[in-house]
Amino acid sequence: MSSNRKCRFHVNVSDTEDKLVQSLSDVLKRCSSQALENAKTFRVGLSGGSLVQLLTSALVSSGLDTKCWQFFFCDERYVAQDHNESTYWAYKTQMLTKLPNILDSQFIKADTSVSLDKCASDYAERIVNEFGTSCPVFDLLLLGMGPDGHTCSLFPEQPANLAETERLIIPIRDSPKPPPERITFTLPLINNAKDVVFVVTGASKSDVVKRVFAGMDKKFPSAWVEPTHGQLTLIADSAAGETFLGQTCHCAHETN
Ligand SMILES: O=C1O[C@H](COP(=O)(O)O)[C@@H](O)[C@H](O)[C@H]1O
Repeated sequence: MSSNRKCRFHVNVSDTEDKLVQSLSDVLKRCSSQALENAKTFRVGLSGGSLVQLLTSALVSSGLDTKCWQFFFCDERYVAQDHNESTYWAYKTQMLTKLPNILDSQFIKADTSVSLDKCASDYAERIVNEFGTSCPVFDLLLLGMGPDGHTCSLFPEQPANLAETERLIIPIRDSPKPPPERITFTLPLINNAKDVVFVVTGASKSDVVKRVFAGMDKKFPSAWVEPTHGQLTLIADSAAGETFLGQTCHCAHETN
């Protein structure tokens, strides 16, 4: 399968949830130890949705020491922090309850009590302050993908958001998937990361997995994710990743 992809690309398709969770644990182990060799903090960007439970399982089963980890949100819904649509709340109620060693203060949360625009600009400022640079480089971003090819809160119906070159975080209005108001990482921030890992499961996503990761069809926001100096990984179950079955480590790295 040829590709014009500019970054290193790995695919890992698992036929059981246990194996998928193991692949995710392996990535967490590799990225955290690389980061902590040179820095005091391992900085991870989280997505919501199905990732919450899979990441929780990976952390529980791996027993990794997370005390030097810091968690950010690649996108967040503009709702109260204890709303059941809040991604932070999903982690608080589903992950922190199973991993009591992770402190709430390790989560860098968006302030959704201010206006949507301010929420986005404040979160960007918070990230810049935490990293101490206006060009933050995340150690790892864990991304999901919807059956429509959206990732973070970058949706195919809103292509103008893919053209953002300045802001790290933008507000989203009229999101096609509820809730309608959100904030999201933009492509410059995403593609500046060292490792970007998509975790995608379920047969409803098999077609879009093929179109995004094999076809690199730019109609889908996920196909714009290509870390400039980093590595892209797809971790999928066999239902979502059927197009890559039998290629447990498909690496495509072509410079053009
Ligand atoms: O709305 C969202 O959806 C995507 C995909 O979620 P999934 O449940 O299909 O895995 C998620 O990555 C994103 O963070 C979330 O806001």
